[in-house]
Amino acid sequence: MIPLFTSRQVRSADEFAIAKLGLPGLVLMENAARSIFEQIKLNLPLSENTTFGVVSGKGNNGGDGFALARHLLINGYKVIVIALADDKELKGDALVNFRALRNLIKYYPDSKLIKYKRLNDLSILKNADVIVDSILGTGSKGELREPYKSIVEKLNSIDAFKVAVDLPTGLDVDTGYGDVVFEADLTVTLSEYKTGLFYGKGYTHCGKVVKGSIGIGSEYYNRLETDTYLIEPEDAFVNIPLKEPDLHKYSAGKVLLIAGSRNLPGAAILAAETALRAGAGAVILAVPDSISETVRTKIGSAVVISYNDNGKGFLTEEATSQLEEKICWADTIAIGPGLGRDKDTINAVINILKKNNGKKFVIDADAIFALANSKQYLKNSILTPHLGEFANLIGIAVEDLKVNPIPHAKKFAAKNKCHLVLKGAPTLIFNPAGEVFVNTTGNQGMAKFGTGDVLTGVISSFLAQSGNNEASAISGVYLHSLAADLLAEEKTIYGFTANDLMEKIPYAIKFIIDTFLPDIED
Ligand SMILES: NC(=O)C1=CN([C@@H]2O[C@H](COP(=O)(O)OP(=O)(O)OC[C@H]3O[C@@H](n4cnc5c(N)ncnc54)[C@H](O)[C@@H]3O)[C@@H](O)[C@H]2O)[C@@H](O)CC1
Ligand SMILES: Nc1ncnc2c1ncn2[C@@H]1O[C@H](COP(=O)(O)OP(=O)(O)O)[C@@H](O)[C@H]1O
Ligand SMILES: [K+]
Repeated sequence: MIPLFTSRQVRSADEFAIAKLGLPGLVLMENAARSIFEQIKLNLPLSENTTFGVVSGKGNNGGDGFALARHLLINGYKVIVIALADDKELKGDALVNFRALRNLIKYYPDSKLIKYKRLNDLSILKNADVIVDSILGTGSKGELREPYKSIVEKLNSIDAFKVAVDLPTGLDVDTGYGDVVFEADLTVTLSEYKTGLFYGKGYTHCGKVVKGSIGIGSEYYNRLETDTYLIEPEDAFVNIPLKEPDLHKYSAGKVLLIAGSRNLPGAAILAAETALRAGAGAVILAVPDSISETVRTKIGSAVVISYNDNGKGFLTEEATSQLEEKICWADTIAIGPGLGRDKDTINAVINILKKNNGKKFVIDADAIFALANSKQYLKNSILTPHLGEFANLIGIAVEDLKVNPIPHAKKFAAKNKCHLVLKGAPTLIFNPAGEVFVNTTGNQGMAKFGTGDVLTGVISSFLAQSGNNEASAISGVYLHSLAADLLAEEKTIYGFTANDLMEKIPYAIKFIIDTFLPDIED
């Protein structure tokens, strides 16, 4: 896991370097500029004709930009620097670097340093191959003010490779929110990764995120407390138990799926079939009588049982007693996909959770909807809502929630003593202790009907096998996204379906085993 830090923590590291180590800020800035240049060389195909546009603000982020421009110049690149502030407004290290650049650039007649006056000044950047945003960094507060907002909008409209210094201007680096944000292809973030680069929309604004260095190493950060982590591939299989040679089907994880209704039988089938493909030994799918024959003809290896629905085609409260025996039998009960939202179904879901409080439930889709007014039975469960479902569950508008869902989600998981998998891009996993695990794998091709049902299948399968809620949520989310990434390579992000995703789960598992646990297959 890679720890993520807040902007306050990162700024405290800068202060530590200056006050405690005695490193002048100018040295840190020089280190930053050099390492940003190194990352640009590593990540972009540069030629001697590459032209850079650098737009620098009035703080130290701007200073990084001036210093970077100097390195670009002395390495033979043409550079057009737009300074949003000049020596009347600049201070300290940024001012030193502005002056050095202004003195140096006179020797490079093809390059220019321009003091920004009006929006149209940015038109000159239309000739740039690369645009560097060194407008605002960790000193940014709140929504962008003018003229910054218009400047960022204008830069976004120019077709060039975009590099953000430290973070894309306009992004709240703690929450990942921003109204107008520089759309970077590459973000060279200084020192350590910050939470907002991965939360919310942060991740889509940043492009590829790499680290730059200010030359103080990571020792200081190792002593800082954080509750937020980026999931790495090696975390995906860490706690899923190995399959011992003498394993039999009932000790390999028993999953009961309570899912499906007349109008939505497909969700149940997908989740059940996936649970088997992710390693569970026995999967039973419980559906209403009226659809059991249809489901049986479509399903592969999962066992289908049915409950009496009096011809209604959905789960009713009356039917819950018929499920008791199988609920006792199962290691994990997944409930929700395709259940529908009839009042009777809502009562049935509440009833099942109430009666079996403490059993390991994976709660998804319509079951999440059902629990909006009955959250007292969630202890020990894993909930997998997308943002809309979570907003409904906690009774706030999606528009308000998406600005910063983190505090709401943390509070929810802690209060209800459950794991919360907040699906999206990226997907965030919250545990009852207040920690957050961020998954950035996966792709837009997953925005398609049924992919969430596949996730329910993977997580419940891992939970039945391991009994470990946190590991199952983390591994399930990661492998589900990895399967989608493998599919995107084969079929593009347009061409794969939830069914393909289900089929691909074993290959994602194989990929992780081959990479991290090669002895397991022997
Ligand atoms: N302090 C240090 O030791 C180091 C800082 N570094 C760089 O310095 C950056 C932080 O520098 P600063 O603290 O000077 O801050 P910034 O350069 O991020 O910006 C601060 C300026 O932006 C203005 N501002 C803030 N919010 C705004 C908004 N919403 N709209 C318009 N203007 C806004 C403020 O009035 C202030 O003048 C880091 O991100 C990093 O790039 C690096 O050079 C490494 C060392
Ligand atoms: N743009 C995207 N990038 C990465 N993952 C995505 C994207 N859009 C959706 N997903 C993932 O796809 C799944 C969709 O789940 P869900 O909304 O429940 O779909 P459904 O209800 O149709 O099955 C989630 O795991 C989500 O994280
Ligand atoms: K920036």
